[in-house]
Amino acid sequence: MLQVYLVRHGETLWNAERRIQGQSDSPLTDKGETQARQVAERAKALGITHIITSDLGRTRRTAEIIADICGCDVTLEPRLRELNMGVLERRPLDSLTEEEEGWRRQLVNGTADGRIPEGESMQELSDRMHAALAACLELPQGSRPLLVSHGMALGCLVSTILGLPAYAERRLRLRNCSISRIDYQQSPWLASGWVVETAGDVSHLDAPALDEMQR
Ligand SMILES: O=C(O)[C@@H](CO)OP(=O)(O)O
Repeated sequence: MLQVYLVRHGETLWNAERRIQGQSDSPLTDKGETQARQVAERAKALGITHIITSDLGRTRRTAEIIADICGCDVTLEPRLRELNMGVLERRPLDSLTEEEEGWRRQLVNGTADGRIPEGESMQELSDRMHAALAACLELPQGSRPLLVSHGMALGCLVSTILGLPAYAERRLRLRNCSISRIDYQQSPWLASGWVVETAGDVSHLDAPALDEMQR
């Protein structure tokens, strides 16, 4: 059985300011750096062997902190990037017009093919996240990889493994530096292939974020 751990990056400046990031980027806050160190201690205790990260700055920084504490190398994987949120990237959440909020809401409530203008659909996000996950099956026997990615990207992955539509990710709360675990296994009791063991665990953090943009 292959165990794969999923970690959302630490809190960023724009998470704290309620600004939309997508594939745009902002640095980790001091709190985000602390969260990364705390999840790194947990990762070390779990015996993580490989750290594979989205190539955006906030995930790379989180992955570097985890790698330092675990003593692993970091591999960059662009397919683990956050959903491309097109023309709404960099915008404060509270500044959106009714029409713009409608574009965002169609992802929240909505359809697999809906997209923010110049952005990506949830189906496209799901396809590339599953491709990145499938690559973990090529790692040597006994590997225990940890993927560092983003709220919507990881939520979409977990939702679709559960057989839910990609946009069901909005029913999952994946806070900054939460850990989820999925396993690739064959069992007489469960579906063969990927199953979800845990989602959104923050028991290693001393101060989980509560703001809405922290999910
Ligand atoms: O892009 C963003 O603003 C948020 C959306 O949930 O994602 P993350 O902070 O996880 O990168």
